[in-house]
Parts: sequence; C-alpha cells; structure tokens
Amino acid sequence: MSEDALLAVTDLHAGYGRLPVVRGLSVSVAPGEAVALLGPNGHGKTTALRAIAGLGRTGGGTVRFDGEDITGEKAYDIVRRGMMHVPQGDALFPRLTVRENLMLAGRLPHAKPHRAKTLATVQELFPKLEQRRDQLVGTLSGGERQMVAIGMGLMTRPRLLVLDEPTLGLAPKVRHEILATLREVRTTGVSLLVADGDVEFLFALTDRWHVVELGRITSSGTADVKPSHEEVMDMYVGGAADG
Ligand SMILES: Nc1ncnc2c1ncn2[C@@H]1O[C@H](COP(=O)(O)OP(=O)(O)OP(=O)(O)O)[C@@H](O)[C@H]1O
Repeated sequence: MSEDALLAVTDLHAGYGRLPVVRGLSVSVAPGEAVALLGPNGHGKTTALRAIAGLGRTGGGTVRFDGEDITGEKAYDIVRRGMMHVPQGDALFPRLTVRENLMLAGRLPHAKPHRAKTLATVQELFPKLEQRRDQLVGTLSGGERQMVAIGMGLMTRPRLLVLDEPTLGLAPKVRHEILATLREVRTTGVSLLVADGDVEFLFALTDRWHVVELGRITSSGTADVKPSHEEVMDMYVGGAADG
C-alpha cells in the first residue's frame, strides 16, 4: 500500500454483535483518485464504508487518513480531518429548505469560515439546487435529494468523499446527471471512495475498482481493464452471492 495514500485501510474487520461482515478488507485511495467498491448485495460494502468513516465499530485492522492512524475515531473528528461519508438513502432534514440543509452542513468549525465560498462552488456544481434553494427537501425528487446529500458532503470541505450507493433508486437520466456532477467534483481535487450497484456508473467515474465478496476484496482492476459483462453477472449472481 502506497506510503502517500490519502486513505489506507488494512485488514479491516467489522460486523454487528457477533456477526462478522467485513473480514479482512484492504483498500487505498491516493490523493485525487476515485476508487470503486462493487459486488453482490449484502457482502459488506456499506458496513465497510461506515466503519472507515467512524460510523460503525471496527473489530480489527487499521484505517489511516493522510498518514495518521484514525482507527476507532468518531465520525465527527474524521469529518474535521477531511473525510465525509454520504450515506445510502436519505439523511437530510426534510422540513428544512435546500439552502438550510447546505448551510447546516457547512457549520462545522473547520468549514464555517469558508462557508460562503464553498456554497458558491456547490451552487456552480448543482445549478438545479440553486433553482430550488427555498424548496423543502422533503418535497424534492430522489435525484434532487441525492444532489443535496452530495452538496452537504461538499459543504464540509472534504478531501475524500465516501459515497454509499449514490444512484440507488434513480432513473438512468438522473444517474447520468449525478455521474457528470461527481466527475466535476473530481476536477476540484476531491478524492472518492464509492460503492454502487450500477457498475457502468462506477467504471465511468472511477480509476480503480474492487469487488467485495464475503467482506473482503476478491478481485481488482483499473478503469481501462473492466470485467466483461459475463464476469459482472457472475459476481452478482454467481457462487459467492449465496454467502
Ligand atoms: N444494523 C445491522 N444489524 C445487523 N446486521 C446488519 C446490519 N446492517 C447490515 N447488516 C447485515 O450485514 C450484511 C452486510 O450488509 P451491508 O449493507 O454492509 O452490505 P452491502 O454489500 O453494502 O449490501 P447493499 O449493496 O445491499 O447495501 C448483510 O447480511 C446485512 O443484513
């Protein structure tokens, strides 16, 4: 694993009570890089991303961020270091407006002094959100809510965004919009670690991919060496999917 990785996860273990879910997962993300986790449902991608970001307990292994051991640190402290987790599904404030949600995310002490400037960047990235700035988040479409979630992530001024299923439940056209925006986010220097069920989306967005099966990485490649359609099908419906 590279010495100067922004994120270096080694032999991570995590689970629920006595149920082991993540079983020796290692992954790294270099500065400016985007890395994908793919594979069948229920094999530990969400659990791994949460443990890396300090949202779930780790049962072994190490997580290093920007050269420092952050294993076991709380999510709040990890966000201040520059790693922000954008969860699967809704974790927004539905009764607040788009603008209020964004401003709330930008209130963290390290982000607050730059809040106006960061908001301007987020507005540029998501012109649609600017049009809907005064709309209650609870009344937005699924794609718009996902944009707010990513926008809120960016308001914390991350160096690494950890995205869990950003295209979940979205129509193909909206997935394309999310893809275009995340590519734009990459040009600002933000690194990505992203899990998603849409492999084409992942291959179009990231530099490297890893397949997670039974809580560990079973195959890896770069964006220019994608698995074939048959190999992808095999990953999702093949033997390991039975657990
Ligand atoms: N809070 C929980 N308590 C107990 N078991 C859980 C909990 N959350 C997840 N699990 C179990 O852990 C396993 C891995 O789930 P996880 O969500 O990490 O997988 P995943 O690869 O991200 O799948 P998906 O793509 O469907 O989100 C599953 O068997 C799931 O039922």
